[in-house]
Amino acid sequence: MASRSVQRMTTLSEEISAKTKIITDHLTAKGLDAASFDVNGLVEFPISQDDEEPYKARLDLIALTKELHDIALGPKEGLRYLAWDCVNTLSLQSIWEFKIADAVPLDGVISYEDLTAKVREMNNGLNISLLDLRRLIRHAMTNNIFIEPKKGFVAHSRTSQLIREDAPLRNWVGFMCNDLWLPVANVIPAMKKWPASEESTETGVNLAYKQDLPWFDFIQQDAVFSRRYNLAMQAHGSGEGYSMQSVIEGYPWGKLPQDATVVDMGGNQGYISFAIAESFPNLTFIVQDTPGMRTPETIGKVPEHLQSRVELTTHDFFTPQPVIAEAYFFRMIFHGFSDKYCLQILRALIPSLRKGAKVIINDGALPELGTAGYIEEKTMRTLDLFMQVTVNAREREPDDWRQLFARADDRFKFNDIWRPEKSRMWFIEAEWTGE
Ligand SMILES: C[S@@+](CC[C@H](N)C(=O)[O-])C[C@H]1O[C@@H](n2cnc3c(N)ncnc32)[C@H](O)[C@@H]1O
Repeated sequence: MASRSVQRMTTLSEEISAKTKIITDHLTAKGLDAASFDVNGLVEFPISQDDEEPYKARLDLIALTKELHDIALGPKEGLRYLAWDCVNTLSLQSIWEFKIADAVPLDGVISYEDLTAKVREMNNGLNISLLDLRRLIRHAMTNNIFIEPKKGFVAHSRTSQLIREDAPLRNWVGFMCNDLWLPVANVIPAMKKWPASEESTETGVNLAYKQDLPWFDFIQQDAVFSRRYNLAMQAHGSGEGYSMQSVIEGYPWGKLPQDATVVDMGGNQGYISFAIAESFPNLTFIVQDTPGMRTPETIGKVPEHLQSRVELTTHDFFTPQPVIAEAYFFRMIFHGFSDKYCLQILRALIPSLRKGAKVIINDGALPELGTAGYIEEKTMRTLDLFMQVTVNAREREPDDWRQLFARADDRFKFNDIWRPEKSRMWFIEAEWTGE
């Protein structure tokens, strides 16, 4: 009888075959293509979350093929490869930095000689050698970036073409592979220099760039850097799972008391409050943010029919909350701060909290270990580490959220934490039990 490890390989390969069939049957039935690296291929599968079975089959396929791939390598070879994976960033960074995707023609091929000349020209005459360029590109090809259809000639793959065409994704590449490359390498030195720090000025970014500003102040000094960051965030936040709909449908807004006021804290220009207010006409919103967000022009952008129910105001959420309301809403705020500062934010609410008032958080959360699929687990664990790199903040597991409220004040009752269907963002609700 086959051993357990051998049996696992057989099971994986059978499941991979079954999941692939679900996907290909779905695509064939609908006359659709699969994603492909072919230059004319699809950049992503035309399968939405509404196509439940093939959607789930694809997520399973990613996890199963990863497991079988890793088993095929085995722990020893796998560890060796994992440890030198950082050169993936190196070859990708070179493509971004030297604008290599722009230098390769959209159609047809280019010789390494001509490509070297073109890349030099596009980089103010920088003397990049053909050999260096070629080895960087040939390494990138092992990641499906560019192809070499005949020896000595480079052409685009769909992936390299994306770097050329898709501005948010191109900026994502630059931001991750260039701007955060040294900060990542400086996280351990930062942990040694400032042990257990919760300060946003004691990070890998501070060490790498030899400066002592918090992240946002630092990037705002450089218009190019902050534009790249903003575009990169579009590539991240525009994906499935971050929709406005999941904010509206993911929380029982209708169950708040009739005519309740919701304070949207760090609510930016109010666009989330506008959307919730449209769907829940009994609710009133006070959107608080920093004074910099409140130019007369932005205040004027409250749609006329919502002006009686949505007000844009200023308030620093680290200072005592002046507005007594039925609910305080925080979207994408807490994951940007360490516990020390999240506790300050929660405690600053207390002067205005009345019995039954809700604190509603819509934010990232780390799934309980082993409960999420591979992609979600990996994505959230990766995000968690990047929060440390840039601001010494963190993503939180359900128990971390519970403890945060318990530490803030024992009059907070933790109600629930849940991830609405099709959403990457979670809801966390607590209630004030004091008077
Ligand atoms: C990541 S954005 C989230 C915006 C919005 N809640 C959303 O979901 O799109 C963080 C927001 O917090 C605001 N903010 C940062 N520090 C603040 C503070 N001390 N008091 C109030 N708002 C603050 C920022 O201006 C920004 O609008």
